[in-house]
Amino acid sequence: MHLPLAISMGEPAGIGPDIALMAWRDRADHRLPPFYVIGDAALMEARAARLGIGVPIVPCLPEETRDTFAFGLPVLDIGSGLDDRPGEPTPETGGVVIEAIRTGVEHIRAGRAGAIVTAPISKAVLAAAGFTHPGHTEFLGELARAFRVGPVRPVMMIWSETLAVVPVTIHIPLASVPERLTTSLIVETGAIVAHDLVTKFGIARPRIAVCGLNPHAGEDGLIGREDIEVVAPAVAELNRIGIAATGPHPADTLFHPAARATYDAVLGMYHDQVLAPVKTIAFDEGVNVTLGLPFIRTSPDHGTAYSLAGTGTARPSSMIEAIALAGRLAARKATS
Ligand SMILES: NC(=O)C1=CN([C@@H]2O[C@H](COP(=O)(O)OP(=O)(O)OC[C@H]3O[C@@H](n4cnc5c(N)ncnc54)[C@H](O)[C@@H]3O)[C@@H](O)[C@H]2O)C=CC1
Ligand SMILES: NCC(=O)COP(=O)(O)O
Repeated sequence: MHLPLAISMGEPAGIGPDIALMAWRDRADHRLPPFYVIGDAALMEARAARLGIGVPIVPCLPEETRDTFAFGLPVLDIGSGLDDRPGEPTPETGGVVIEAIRTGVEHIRAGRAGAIVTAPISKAVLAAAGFTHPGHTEFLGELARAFRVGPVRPVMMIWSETLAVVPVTIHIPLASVPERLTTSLIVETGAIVAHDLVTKFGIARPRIAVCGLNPHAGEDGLIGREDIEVVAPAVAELNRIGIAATGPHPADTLFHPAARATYDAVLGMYHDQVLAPVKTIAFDEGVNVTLGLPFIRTSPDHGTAYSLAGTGTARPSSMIEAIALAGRLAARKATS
């Protein structure tokens, strides 16, 4: 019997509560595995009432999820009765947002949850509340230390059936990218991607396409030297250690359908180089998966969408895909 999935509530003023409620409402259509929300039960109840979607909130422990899931959305209440203020974020709710993530990971470590699915947080709001990590990805890397598996390097992948992408550098200013991009960073990232595509996704010999940094992958050094001096040696090293990597490829021609048929994942040199294509091709079904962790974490590929919170117009499809993928990956992990 598989363990339930933990969903961290995310930013209370965003659409996280909405899409968690909608995912429970649509659970049978998508055959979703049992899940529970970690967050503020009063806020979840108020948001359900605001949306008028008749989702009963059932405060319970992870162990009670399986029995209650058919009748209502199980919620582990760690809140203090937050007011429901969609679209009005405040750093005052930062504590419960962070604690929900921490609790979900602790439940996995303790064998009470099978995986964590995180609803969107606001980086700026959490930073104002004193959170020192750029996002979930890095925070989860820190929380993974409790699993005592040695050094952990979390890697962000946005996955969909049609395209999977990995940014080598993530939430840093574009101006810092060239100095932060090193051959060893690209090799380390590519090796984690290859490893997890085998172990977590069951792809026997993953093919990784590596983007260049500059237009036309530098055009033989005419438009920047990084592709020759930093990226090409990384591709060579990945090949040397047995990974089927190609590149550096010009990023502008790497995402059309014929090109997509030649690889299993793209390694991009910076955030928007690869997140813009995947969110164009698969915004509604894209899933953010953190690779390199000793546990499974997925998330919708979008953010807090404040203007949609509490209106009923947020689409739950990416959250539904994130829950479904977490269930599949956790089931594979449990049987491997
Ligand atoms: N995993 C996470 O926790 C993520 C958090 N964020 C955070 O979200 C906040 C807002 O970021 P934005 O760049 O505005 O991105 P966003 O994804 O929240 O919104 C971008 C656009 O997509 C629309 N949209 C997003 N999700 C939707 C859904 N489920 N259904 C229908 N339309 C949807 C929004 O209305 C907006 O027009 C930022 O504070 C950012 O830090 C952003 C991405 C991921
Ligand atoms: N742009 C993707 C994003 O912001 C997700 O970051 P994380 O919170 O999953 O690290």
